[in-house]
Amino acid sequence: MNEIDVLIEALPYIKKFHNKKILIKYGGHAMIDDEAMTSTARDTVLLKYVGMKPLIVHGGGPEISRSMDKLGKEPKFIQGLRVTDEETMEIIEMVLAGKISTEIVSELIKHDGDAISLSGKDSSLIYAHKKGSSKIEGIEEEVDLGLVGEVDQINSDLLEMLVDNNYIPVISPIGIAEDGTSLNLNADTAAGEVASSVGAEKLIILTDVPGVLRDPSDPSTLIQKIRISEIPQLIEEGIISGGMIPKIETCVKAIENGVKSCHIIDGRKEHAMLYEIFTTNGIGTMIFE
Ligand SMILES: Nc1ncnc2c1ncn2[C@@H]1O[C@H](COP(=O)(O)OP(=O)(O)O)[C@@H](O)[C@H]1O
Ligand SMILES: CC(=O)N[C@@H](CCC(=O)OP(=O)(O)O)C(=O)O
Repeated sequence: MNEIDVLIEALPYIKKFHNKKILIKYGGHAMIDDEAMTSTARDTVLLKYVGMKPLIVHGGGPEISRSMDKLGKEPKFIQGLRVTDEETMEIIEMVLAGKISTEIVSELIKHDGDAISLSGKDSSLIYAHKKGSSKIEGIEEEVDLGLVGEVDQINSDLLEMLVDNNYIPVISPIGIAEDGTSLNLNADTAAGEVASSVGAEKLIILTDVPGVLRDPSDPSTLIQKIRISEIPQLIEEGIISGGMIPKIETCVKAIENGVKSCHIIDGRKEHAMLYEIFTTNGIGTMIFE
């Protein structure tokens, strides 16, 4: 295909998504190096300049764990959520809001994308409450994860104001409790909640696998399209498991709340987001109603 054919193939998608909000979740495992970060940031700016309204929620799990290691604290996860004491929460705020978010903003600005970083605490963007203790299989007493939060409400007016004024919001998954305490949020969950609250057309989750695979050890078994009605069976059969479950659950909830489609794609692959949005077959897994 020559350069002009590429543009022509993209035209229906450029028209369809004109002025639509696209929520992109930058996953910690997808941002493996500076090159991946630069490339993803440039592609995000491209979306903006062809008429879409991108918003970003970022993760950073691996970097939080590295910082904890350096400070002699052992990272611990229960059912995919980090056990978060006060000291860990301080590290999380430093890494997510202090470092990763500002790095993403720098990359976006380098490509002339007017970006602004916000944690869920800024202007009470993400109200949350502390997750209650819960029963975990194989453990006798109920487990308290500490300062881990569940989202109650998103201040979508602030985000609307920013995107209407051509900013790209870059949001760290930190919630604020009613008493002002910071709470650690799972970044996929936060991304889904933000996508629903702003009425995003799409939620794109960048991760480190090609998408949902029939056999997670074989990249050639990619499932390109999944209806949400097919998901319970895929989970029951054990095809979707582990870290993919919270992503899929986030997608189902977002779609039930009005997001038109969710996409799980490999953020390490150059221009994955552009292939997914602008080509007929896409590159990862699309989840839809
Ligand atoms: N059917 C599946 N297809 C792809 N990955 C799967 C599947 N089932 C489980 N997984 C696991 O989910 C992981 C992705 O989740 P996770 O590691 O939490 O990503 P991230 O750090 O980007 O949030 C994959 O690395 C893989 O091990
Ligand atoms: C509660 C909880 O587990 N929060 C996550 C927040 C970061 C995150 O989710 O980052 P990824 O998307 O890169 O995994 C954590 O502490 O690791």
